[in-house]
This record gives sequence, C-alpha cells and structure tokens, in this order.
Amino acid sequence: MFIYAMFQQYFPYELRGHAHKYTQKLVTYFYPYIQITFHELTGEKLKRSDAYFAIQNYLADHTTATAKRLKADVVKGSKSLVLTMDDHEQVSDTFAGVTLVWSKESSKQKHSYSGKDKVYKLTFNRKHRDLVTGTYLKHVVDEGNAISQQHRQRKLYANGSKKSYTGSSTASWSHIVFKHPASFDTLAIDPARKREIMDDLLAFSKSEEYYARIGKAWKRGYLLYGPPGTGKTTMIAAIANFLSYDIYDLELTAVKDNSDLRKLLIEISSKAVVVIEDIDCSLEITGQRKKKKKESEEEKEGEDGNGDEEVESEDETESSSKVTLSGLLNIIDGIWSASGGERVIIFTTNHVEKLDEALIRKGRMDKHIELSYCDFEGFKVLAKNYLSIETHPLFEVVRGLLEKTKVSPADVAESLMQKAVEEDADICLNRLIRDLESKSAKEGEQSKEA
Ligand SMILES: Nc1ncnc2c1ncn2[C@@H]1O[C@H](COP(=O)(O)OP(=O)(O)OP(=O)(O)O)[C@@H](O)[C@H]1O
Repeated sequence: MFIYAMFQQYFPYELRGHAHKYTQKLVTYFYPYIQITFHELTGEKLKRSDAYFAIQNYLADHTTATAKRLKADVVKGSKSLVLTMDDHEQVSDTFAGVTLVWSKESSKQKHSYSGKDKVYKLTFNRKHRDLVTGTYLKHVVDEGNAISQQHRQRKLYANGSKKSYTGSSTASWSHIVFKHPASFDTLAIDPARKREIMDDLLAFSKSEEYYARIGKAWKRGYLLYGPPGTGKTTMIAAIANFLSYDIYDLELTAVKDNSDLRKLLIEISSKAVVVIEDIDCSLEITGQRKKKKKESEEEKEGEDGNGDEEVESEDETESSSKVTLSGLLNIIDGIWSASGGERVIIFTTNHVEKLDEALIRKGRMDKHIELSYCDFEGFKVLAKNYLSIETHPLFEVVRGLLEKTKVSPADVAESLMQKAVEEDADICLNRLIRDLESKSAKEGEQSKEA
C-alpha cells in the first residue's frame, strides 16, 4: 500500500484505471532518485513494443563510448546489426544540462514486445521529474524512431491488381526491397538548388507540429519537370534515400477508376514518397485532354447550341469509369490528407505545359523543380561519380562544349562510363568530347536547315 501510494504520487497519470497492472512493474524508489522502467514512462498513445525499440535504438546510438562492452543485437524490421547495451551496463545521457542514467536489467516478467525478460530502467533526480516526463521521454522516443527509420529496410511499391475469391479484380500494391544508390551527393544539379531542396525536405520532415498548428495535412508536393534523361527519376530516389521513406510508384494507367485509386492511396503508409511519373501521359487527367474535349464541345455547341448538357453527361460517365483529375485531387486533398502521416507526393513530366493548372497549383505542388541540360557544375559531379576525379586538363574543353550544346546528364553519364576495365579518365573524357562535338555539329546543321 505504501509503495502504491508513493507510485501514485510520482506517476499519477499512469495509474488511471490500471493500478493493479502497474504495481507489478514498480521498481525501487529511493530518495532522492527515481527509478522507473520504460513502460511506466510511455503514454497511452505509444505502443509498448514501439517504445521498447525506440529506447533500444536511442541507447545504442548513445553507447559508442562504451562500445567494447556492447553486444550486437538486431533491430526490429532491420537486417543490420546495431550495438546495444549489455546487462547491468549503465549509459548516462545529458539532456538540458541534466544527467540521466539508463541501465538494462532482467525483469521477473516476460515481455512480448522485447521477446526477452529485459527492461530498460531510467534513474534521475526527482527534481527533474517534470523535465523527464514532459520533454525528455518524447525526445528519446522521437530520436529512437528516427534511428530505426534509418536502419529499416525500405520498400518500393508498385500498383497492380489482384483477383478476389469472387473473380473480380481489385487494385493492390506489391513491393520489392528498395535499394537505389542515388543520393543528393551524386545528383548533377546546381549546388544551390540542391541545398534548397534538401533544406525544404528536412524542414518538412521535422514539421509535424507546425503542420498540425496551421491545420494543414502533413504532406508536400513536388513537380519535377524537364527533358528526358535530366535526372527526374534519379532525384526521386535521392529524395527517398534522404528521408528514409518508402516509395510508392503509382501507375495511373493501371488504375481502373477513382474508387480503385482511393483504395490504393488509403493503403499508403506514413513516411512515403508517392510518385506519379510522366503524369502528362496519363491523358485522362491532363489539361490537354480537357482542352481537347472543350474544343470539340465548343465545336458542337456551335453546331447545335446544346454544349452544356453534353459536357456534364460526359464528365459523369468518365468519373464513374476512369481516373479523373477531380478524382485524383479529391483523394489527395481530402480523405488522404485526413489520414495523417508524412508524405511527399511527386509528379514528373517532360511536358509541363500540358498539365492542368489545378493539378500543379501552389499548395498542391508546393515546389516546382526544373531539371535541365547538363552544365559544367553538373558535369563535375558526374566526373566525380564516374571517374573519381575532381580536375583534369580536359575539363576546360568539356566546359566550352557544354556551353554550346544541349546534352542531358544521362548522355554525359553514358559517355563517361567505363566500357572496359582498362579505360581510364583520359579515354572516357575524350569519348565525351567526341560525343559532344558530334552533337554540337548536328545541332549546328539543324539550325542552318531551320
Ligand atoms: N541530374 C543527374 N544527376 C546524376 N545522374 C543523372 C542525372 N540525370 C540523369 N542521370 C543519369 O542518367 C540516367 C537516367 O536519368 P533519369 O532516369 O533520372 O532521367 P529522367 O529525367 O527521369 O528521364 P525520363 O524523363 O526519360 O524518365 C540515370 O540512371 C542517371 O545515371
């Protein structure tokens, strides 16, 4: 009873309706320190298994100094080994100038979430109780989750359809492990632009509270546009790697109708990059089709003066049988936004001028990023990626040629790529120069003809 009273005094918020359970988890209390096991500290919103693994990750990250005494362990959902604390080892942490000590101990009970009878125990001076329960624990769990996010094996999802037992087919996702080496370091774009995008992504990923405060769904839209081979797909991979998000590659032409689209989008997890590549090729939802339709309707209207009715009936049939622009926008803005979770949605196109204004307006596609032909700065990144060189006497020749030739980074990369083991930087750069010269000559001829 005495212990219960003491516990209630210090953790009154935990005891609501669960006193009998929590008394089992009481650990020693002695003045002036408080000792608590991690589950006393977790709130109602946090699943215990999640808290356990978050704390495990956090502590693994804070134990490098004592690495000799650590043992390797496997983090849930990850194939990589991380160092964790050993039994009875203590790890001290400093937060807001306060020292707190964690230890790992055996518990008398088995815990389904840890799979073993181990618990983490935190010891701190009682005068810091508010700091611990108010901010420190949230900090530990947030950091721990971020670490596990980085360790986690990520997935690349693609949509298709599967047959139900009734024989009808419904839209569904299948996935493979996502392992793309692209990063912002290897991306050949203007360095200032690169920094700006990375800062934007970082700010977005840390803004859950901000988005909640301003009453906006925690999502960000990117429109990547530019000629073929300028790195749109590569940038998507770099973004997913940078944020450690899964990728959902949504092929709209394989989606039967708006209702299937809704089903697919609702299934998308939090921390996801949702990609619709070549959105202009999904003709149903571009301005082009609408424009075409409008034109023909206007012609009709001219003929029989009955255009309005035609417009409505056509729109109705379309929305019940295909993915429509309004269907896509409704789902993204509406239901999907309400489901919480951080998501980046990316559209790519080679023909930005074809897209409907509604689709790409600011607020929907927050950032419009143009990827363009390779300039000298981009070339230097590619030379570093492909040839591991940062300078070379031939660089100036390449600079001159790039200034007068429109060539995509993909074409430059192709010329720079070693085709045989014995090919060195000289051979690859000379090949690039030849390719650029011949391209420049062709462009010259074409402009003369024109
Ligand atoms: N900006 C870039 N930085 C680094 N590599 C690039 C860049 N652009 C293109 N590449 C290289 O060229 C290849 C093709 O590029 P990518 O598929 O990203 O272009 P894209 O703009 O998506 O093309 P498309 O419009 O045809 O889909 C990539 O595998 C990559 O190796």
